[in-house]
Amino acid sequence: MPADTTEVVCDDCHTVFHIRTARSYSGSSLGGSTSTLKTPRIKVIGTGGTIASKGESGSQTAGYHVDLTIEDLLSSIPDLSNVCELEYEQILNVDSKEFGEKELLMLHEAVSRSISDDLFDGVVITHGTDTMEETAFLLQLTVNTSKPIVMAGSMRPSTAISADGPMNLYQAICVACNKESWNRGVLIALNDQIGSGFYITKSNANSLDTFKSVIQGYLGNIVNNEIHYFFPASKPTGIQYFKLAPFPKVIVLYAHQGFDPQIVRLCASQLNVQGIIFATMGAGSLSKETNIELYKAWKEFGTPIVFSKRSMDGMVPIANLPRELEIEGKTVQFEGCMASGYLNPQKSRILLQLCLGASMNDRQIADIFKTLSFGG
Ligand SMILES: NC(=O)C[C@H](N)C(=O)O
Repeated sequence: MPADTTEVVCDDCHTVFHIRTARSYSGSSLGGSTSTLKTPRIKVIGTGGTIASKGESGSQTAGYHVDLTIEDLLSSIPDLSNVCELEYEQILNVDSKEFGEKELLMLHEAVSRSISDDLFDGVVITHGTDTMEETAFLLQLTVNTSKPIVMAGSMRPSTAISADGPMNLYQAICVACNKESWNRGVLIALNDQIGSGFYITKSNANSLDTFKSVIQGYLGNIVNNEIHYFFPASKPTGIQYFKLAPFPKVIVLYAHQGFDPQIVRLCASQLNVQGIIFATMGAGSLSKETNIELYKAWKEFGTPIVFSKRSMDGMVPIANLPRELEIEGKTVQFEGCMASGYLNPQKSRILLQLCLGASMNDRQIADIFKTLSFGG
């Protein structure tokens, strides 16, 4: 362990943290004349991902492995010491496909601790891009702060020709230092763009320009050390905060032609599923048989069903929910179904988990989805 690093064991989760006091990085001025805070202190939390990965050759852009620490990553960017003071902490070093409840709780604890500490003006999290939007969405709904929380990742490993990681990390730190980034919620800074972690999604499995929120748009852009926001600071419409509770089991089912409706029964009756998100066709379309099985799962097992969508863009309106169904000549009311609005299946899953974790009933869950996922 380096001499200037302290080992701290968390009283609550017994995780061992290695905290190193501010290392100096110098760099050019950021964000124009009035937009930087006076020497902001930024906490950088490392979790892994492609940004922390190495391949065998410069041309390799697949099949690489996580192999760099957050300290290695920080040493690959320009010195920022005239701009900010940095502290860093490595809480995990994994591909983001490995993120589950345990990892999210660790990260949540580290972010909450850093953000509530007056020492820090912002937090940067390095994270794999595959599930970055899920982590960003969870943090958005569970960490109530005006300070910037900025997520950084990359699409190419550190060993690739034109690796994008160092610039993305550098820009994310610049964003976290910028006073215009306050009160905007969790941000994803990647490939010169700043997006809302609440809305943005990974749109391309390979390309550097992957994070998109086509309908809601980007919040800002970064060019030559200048950070430009297109709108005044605001958080997503209807935002509210949840306490983190143990995550109930909520699954995502993906609709397609010939979908076997028995899968729904299997999930509700045998797998102890507490909620189902459906990636429906179009804006809420499922076959009649599938809707009937969903109704039965709700009626028999109390499983709430959220209708989301396969399409990256657009939304599921409430009007498309199968509120009334004909089953064996009788009309039944299906109150346990909700529309995901603009939320994609993976974000809808997190929202339903938070609602169920707060012991909400169907009506309360439907209200939360209506308030949070329809943009007002
Ligand atoms: N670009 C990336 O970071 C992908 C990687 N598989 C991850 O999510 O950890």
